[in-house]
Amino acid sequence: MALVSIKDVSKAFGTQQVLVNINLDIFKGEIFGLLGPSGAGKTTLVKQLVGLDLPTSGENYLFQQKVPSLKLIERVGYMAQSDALYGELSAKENLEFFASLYGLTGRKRKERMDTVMRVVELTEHMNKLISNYSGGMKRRLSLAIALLHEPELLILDEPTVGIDPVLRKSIWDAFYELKKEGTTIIVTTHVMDEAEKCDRLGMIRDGKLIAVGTPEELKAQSNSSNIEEAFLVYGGVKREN
Ligand SMILES: Nc1ncnc2c1ncn2[C@@H]1O[C@H](COP(=O)(O)OP(=O)(O)OP(=O)(O)O)[C@@H](O)[C@H]1O
Repeated sequence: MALVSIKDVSKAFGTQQVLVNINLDIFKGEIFGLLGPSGAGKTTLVKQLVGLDLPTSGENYLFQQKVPSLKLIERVGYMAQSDALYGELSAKENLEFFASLYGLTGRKRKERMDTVMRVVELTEHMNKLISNYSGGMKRRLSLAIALLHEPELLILDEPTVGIDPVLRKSIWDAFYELKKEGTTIIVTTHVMDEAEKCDRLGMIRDGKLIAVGTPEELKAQSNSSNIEEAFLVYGGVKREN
């Protein structure tokens, strides 16, 4: 049974149609990538999944429950595209704040804070003020916060933007570890090599889901040697040779 089910979802902002009849199922333990260029509608779609926005028509379901639902909040971790951190507080204080929202206290809170900071390699910067963090460090802290309450479903909007390749690899290693433990992960990306790391991909262009499959399937079916080429084929752009 699908853990995430997007049923005939469309979204318009005024006269602009941003999502067009999206149908998509995502299953437990998958790392699912939503791939598409800037403005394709990826953020609009994931915001709906976490209940921050509503479709104009159609429905979204998480764990077989219709979104939005307060009951779902604890089961989902969300990392937005722009970091929602308190600049005048330290990383530790930010973590404590978000931990308290999820009812984490005492030893468990300390243990989770230490674990997530290790995952994003920020342990040494625990007491630094966020206003002194770099852009990449803020991204990593946002990811740490999304992981704090050990959600079953992680929804990450461009999680590795501004993060260097070495750390990006270690973050992807962490995703694979979480997957092993049964966590389902949705990541949006416009980076092709990152798309290759996903179990399955949904390609989005102009608000339409133009293809869904494993990276291997998408390449084979479009007779392409890489995901970028496959994206162009599914998007209707003809190859030159
Ligand atoms: N609240 C809003 N009001 C009006 N238009 C919006 C709103 N939110 C998004 N849009 C428009 O919807 C379209 C899709 O935006 P969205 O942020 O979903 O794209 P994206 O694929 O996530 O791109 P990016 O990677 O650049 O964030 C864009 O044209 C954007 O301007």
